[in-house]
This record gives sequence, C-alpha cells and structure tokens, in this order.
Amino acid sequence: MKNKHTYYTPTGGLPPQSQLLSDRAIFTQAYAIIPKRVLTDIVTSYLPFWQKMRMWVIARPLSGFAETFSQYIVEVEPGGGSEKPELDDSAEAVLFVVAGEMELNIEGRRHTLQAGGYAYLPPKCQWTLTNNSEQTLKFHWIRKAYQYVDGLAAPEPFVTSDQDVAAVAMPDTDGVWQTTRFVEPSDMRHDMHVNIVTFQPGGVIPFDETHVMEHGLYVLEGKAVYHLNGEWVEVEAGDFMWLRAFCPQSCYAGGPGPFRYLLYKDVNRHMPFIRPQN
Ligand SMILES: NC(=O)N[C@H](N)C(=O)O
Repeated sequence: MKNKHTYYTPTGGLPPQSQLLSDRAIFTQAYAIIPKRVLTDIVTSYLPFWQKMRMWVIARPLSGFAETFSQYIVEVEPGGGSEKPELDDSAEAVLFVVAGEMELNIEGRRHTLQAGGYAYLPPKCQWTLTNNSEQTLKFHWIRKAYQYVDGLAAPEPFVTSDQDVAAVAMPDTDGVWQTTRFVEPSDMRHDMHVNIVTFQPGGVIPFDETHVMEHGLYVLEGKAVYHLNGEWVEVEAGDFMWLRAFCPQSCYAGGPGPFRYLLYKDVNRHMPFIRPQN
C-alpha cells in the first residue's frame, strides 16, 4: 500500500526546476511572446550586402500605421560584416552587443564594442561593421524611421556601453527597480529610447502601466512573470516580448539573480492624425 506522501514521476520525467512552466509562443492583439527556443530557430533571414551573417527578425511594423520599430538579432561570423549595412536613408538605429566583438566604423572613426556595447546611429550616418575576432558576434539591431522636426537637428551618433552609464533607481523602490538610460529624456532630438531595465529578485512594477509607447523587451538576464493585458506569462533570459501601444503591463521578478531587459520605446513626438477622406 502506498502512503499518501508517495510521489510519482510522470512519464517523460520531471522538468528541471530551472524550466519555465509556460514555455510557449503567444501572439495576441496586444502583445506577442517569442520564447528563446524559437527565437533563433529555423526562421533565419539574410540581408543584401552583408557577408557571413544571419539574423532573426523579432519585431516589425505590422499594421502599416501603428507600430514604429523593427528589431533583429544578428550573428556575424569571424571575417564577416558589411560595407553597406543600411539601405534606408530615413532609418536610425541602436546596436547592442550581447556576445563577441564588433568593429564599428562611424563616419571614419573606429570603435570596438564588446558585450554590453551600445551604438546610436542617426539617419544618413555612414557606418560599416566587421567581426575581426575569432568568435561569433551577436547583437541586437533596433531600427526606426526617424521623425524629423522643423528646427531640430537629428542627433549625433555615439558609442557607449552598459558599464559606462549609471543605472538610476526608480522613485520609492529602494533601488530594486533601476533604469539605465543611454539618452537624456529631455533631449528632444531623440524620438526613440533603448534603455536597460533591471529588477532585483522580488522587485515589481506594482501596477499595470498603460501607455501609448510601444515596447520591444529582450530579456538579457534572469526570470520573471510579466502581466500583459490581464494575462500572466513567464519569461526568462533570451525571451522577447513585443507590446503594442496601450498594452497593460506589470511584472514580478523571480530569483535568484537580477532580471534585466533591453527596452525599446518611442518617445517625444506628436501623434499622427487619421485624416478624413474627402
Ligand atoms: N515595461 C516597462 O519596463 N515599462 C517601462 N516602465 C517604461 O515604459 O519605460
């Protein structure tokens, strides 16, 4: 006779404690989740004028009206790169290195970026990229059509890294919720921000933020449950979340280490009108 405390191993074995319970892709009107397992799976893309590269498109404008950005995960093999990486004169970009080494030439100046390296590239900026190292280079490429404003010059290119920019604690959070801002929020030349958000274990966004800014969130480190448009989803390092404007969002960071993500948002511009048809 079995006592009531006997546990049985289910067919196929028990999942490891590190495994998420909700490891699945989700696509809704308000948000999408692309789990790491499928993020860099078979859906590989390539681009003209790039050598030894492959990439995965993880966000793109869908409706032709509402969404503002696209995001790629790019891998460049040793010796690969591009002399003509961007073909669209209106595109601004942020490049964020997650592994390997990037040689970036911006307007004739050479920069070497390693993991955590960050580059902002305004529209019409002349840049080239190579991987001169022995390892595969992996980086995020976030692109948006820059919204010019009369009387305001486009921003200058710059290169920095997450180690060189101090994270700022959100008010009344005792530092358990911090944001690394690579651009001054008051700098009106910028119409997109790509920040890093960090929570210590147990840290929360304690209410459902609901705002017009869209988001791309790529989880760099750790685990959490995210509350998206009324549903709880588990996410961990390597997962991507795409949030439409106004998608209600809050989160609870699980342990044991920090939960960090790269966060895209559109900022600082008037909203377009839908003009009545005559
Ligand atoms: N989901 C988020 O991290 N949202 C940020 N608080 C933000 O909108 O800046």
